Amino acid sequence: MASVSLDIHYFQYLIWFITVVMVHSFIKKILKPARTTIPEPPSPPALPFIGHLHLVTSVLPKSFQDLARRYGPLMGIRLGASACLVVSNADVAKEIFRTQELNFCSRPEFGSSEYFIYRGSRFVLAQYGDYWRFMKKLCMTRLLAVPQLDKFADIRDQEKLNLVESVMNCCKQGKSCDLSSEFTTLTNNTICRMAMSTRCSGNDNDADEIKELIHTCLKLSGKISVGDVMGPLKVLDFSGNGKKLKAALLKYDKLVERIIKEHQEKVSEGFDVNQKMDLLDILLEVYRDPTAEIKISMKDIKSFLLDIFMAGTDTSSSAMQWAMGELINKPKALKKLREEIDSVVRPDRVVKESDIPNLPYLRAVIRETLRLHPSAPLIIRECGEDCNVNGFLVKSKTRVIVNVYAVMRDPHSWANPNEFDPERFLGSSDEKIGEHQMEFKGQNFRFLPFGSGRRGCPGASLAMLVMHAAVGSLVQCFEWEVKGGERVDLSPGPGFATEMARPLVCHPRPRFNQF
Ligand code: HEM
Repeated sequence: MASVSLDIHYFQYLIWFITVVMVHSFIKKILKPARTTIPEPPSPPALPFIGHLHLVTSVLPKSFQDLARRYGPLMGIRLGASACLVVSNADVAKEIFRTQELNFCSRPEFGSSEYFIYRGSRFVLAQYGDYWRFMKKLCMTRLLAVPQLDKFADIRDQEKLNLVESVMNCCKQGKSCDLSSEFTTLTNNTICRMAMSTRCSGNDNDADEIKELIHTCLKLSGKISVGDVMGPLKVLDFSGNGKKLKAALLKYDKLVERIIKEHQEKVSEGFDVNQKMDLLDILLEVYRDPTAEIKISMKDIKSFLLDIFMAGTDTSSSAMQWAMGELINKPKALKKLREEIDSVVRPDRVVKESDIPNLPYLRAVIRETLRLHPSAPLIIRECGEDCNVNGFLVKSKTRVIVNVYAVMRDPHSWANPNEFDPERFLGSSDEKIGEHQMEFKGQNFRFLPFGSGRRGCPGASLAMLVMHAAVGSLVQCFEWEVKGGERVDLSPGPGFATEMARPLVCHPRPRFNQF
């Protein structure tokens, strides 16, 4: 008898429990209609396992641009195991970079991060938080701020003259000139000297060794990022690239460790206050500062320097190659630029950074180059919390790629978008971007070569100084053509960056000889 009444009680309790659960989930559904009614962004039909891999070619920004024409400015793409949303016009870019900026201020971990011996210290890939904020403030107020850049104007001038001299030597020896290699040497030497005065080491080969190591790291990181499509299987490192990357990083670590030691010894011997502080001196000062908001470690310093090399060398050198390639193919633009330079700069000296404000056509050429050939065409961010972008649901932790290559070739924003036409940036044009630095730092969402907002590129001013002076000098000092007067092959190469598919090998002839 007792057991029957227990069963009845148990049964009543069960019904009561199920009713409560159902009512609760019903109320929850009613109270949260918005969350489930927002659609997810459109996406091309996917195949099992490979997702949309069959729809893309090796030139990713171009493939994404083609797909966006059919699936819209915010679309979902899955390459194997790697899923993301791709943004392809100025309006949606503005949502990500300005309207909902704080929700898209972090970057996801991707590609090669597990092989990075400085994992956890990487500034470029840091989550939006105290460490990133502290380092970014340091970049903007000291390391890459205008007064610090001004202190190194002489070094940049010397390195630019070394470039002109090296091209002149090619002419004298009747050799062809590989501009991709010349520009890489220029940017590496410039950044090496500004970052850690290789002169301090007393060893002239340091800059060369760093150049090689950075080249290896960039190449391997690119290959490993493509391996993201393998998902968790990528840890098996079938290609062995992970191991090679780690080895290159360990070599870099050893080299920088020595340079840091030399900088520290310089301080203990009494730092001459009249001597210029390089970036490493400033970082070590912050490291020693007991009152600093954040205590940075040696690992943070090494990692930051690596980030500066990786983010700042190939980007600028690739843009300069594109500029020269476009100019060689457009003799009218080349002639106009040379005439402008000849009218402003006397032939007994080479273009200097201080000439840039007087050379509007040179500025237009560099802007037009960055519009057509952005060195970082796919900007990666991560969504913080679920949100609504352009009427679509974007879930927390989603990787968002802003395809600035597509944004800056969008026919709704630009007339003849695929044409190299520097005139569009001159005074009377409707398409002109304002002269204020903020414009090229991404306050105009049609023109985003350096990204935008808090997370935008902190090296933009430095890159612009180096690129204007170098391209201006080469146009001033030499006649340019490629073998047999052919056109330069302007096809983009594979991968995430849009470098030239083939190195730019030219046959320059001197216009006059300063050397
Ligand atoms: C033509 C040359 C360059 C281009 C086109 C370029 C472009 C970019 C872009 C698009 C981003 C991502 C911005 C975003 O997420 O909104 C970026 C980030 C960055 N760039 Fe550059 N960059 C160039 C040169 C440089 C130079 C010379 C340096 C330093 C010496 C540098 C250092 C960095 C760093 C540290 C970041 C990461 C910023 C962060 O995550 O907060 N870049 N760059």
